[in-house]
Amino acid sequence: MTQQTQKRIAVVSIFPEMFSAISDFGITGRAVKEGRIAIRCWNPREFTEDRHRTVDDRPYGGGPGMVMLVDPLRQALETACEWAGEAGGETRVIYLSPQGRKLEQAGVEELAGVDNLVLLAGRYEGIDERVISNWVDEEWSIGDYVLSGGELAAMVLVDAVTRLIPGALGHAQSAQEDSFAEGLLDCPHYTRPEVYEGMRVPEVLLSGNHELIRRWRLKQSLGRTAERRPDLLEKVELDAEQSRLLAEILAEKKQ
Ligand SMILES: c1cc(-c2cnc[nH]2)ccn1
Repeated sequence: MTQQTQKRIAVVSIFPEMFSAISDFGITGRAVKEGRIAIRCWNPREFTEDRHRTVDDRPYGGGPGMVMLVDPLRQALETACEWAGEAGGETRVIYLSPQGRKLEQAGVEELAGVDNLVLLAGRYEGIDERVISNWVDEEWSIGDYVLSGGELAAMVLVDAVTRLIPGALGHAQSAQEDSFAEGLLDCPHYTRPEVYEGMRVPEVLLSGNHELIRRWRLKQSLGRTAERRPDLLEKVELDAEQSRLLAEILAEKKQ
């Protein structure tokens, strides 16, 4: 495989073992194996000097929970940046937090264009603000809910970005076909058997007529998006065919 450049993804987390979920399985696991991405973790505990390997402490001003200490995080980030930057190109340090910019497909495309990423996953109540103001470039959120840490959010980001790397999806499917790439929800999918407890697969999908199938799938995506996520539809500029198909399916749903 000719490889333009390998995207280096460094992770800073006190639970590095979690990241085997993306490095050892699926599309991301294959991308690692094929050398399209490299994932390497640094644990802030490795940068502590006390015998308890302390990475957190009580918050100034009082309040519940603990806050992650600045120095172990700073050292881990600097080491991670050094590795990530060895490959050359731009390296961007990202902190995953509910206070970040909402990650949507457009943002995934932006991050896919960055040569190397350093992902900081916090735990506890959060991290000392001085880490963010001095060593973080961007904060990103995967949604408006509080997780137990940034690790799962970091893995979501890596998965979505990796799918956009040329060749990562293999021959099966191009990212372009992903309905979200067109700003629409996905169409229904079926596989064997043709009939299951009396429930039939839509005839068009058995017709072998690829143009009819393409049109049916687009119509279904448009209808679903209108029904379930009208907010998405407002962001999409429909072409003549899409507008016609949407009108058709909305009329059919009214019958
Ligand atoms: C990114 C990170 C988080 C999060 C990190 N730590 C607690 N929640 C939530 C949503 N998106």
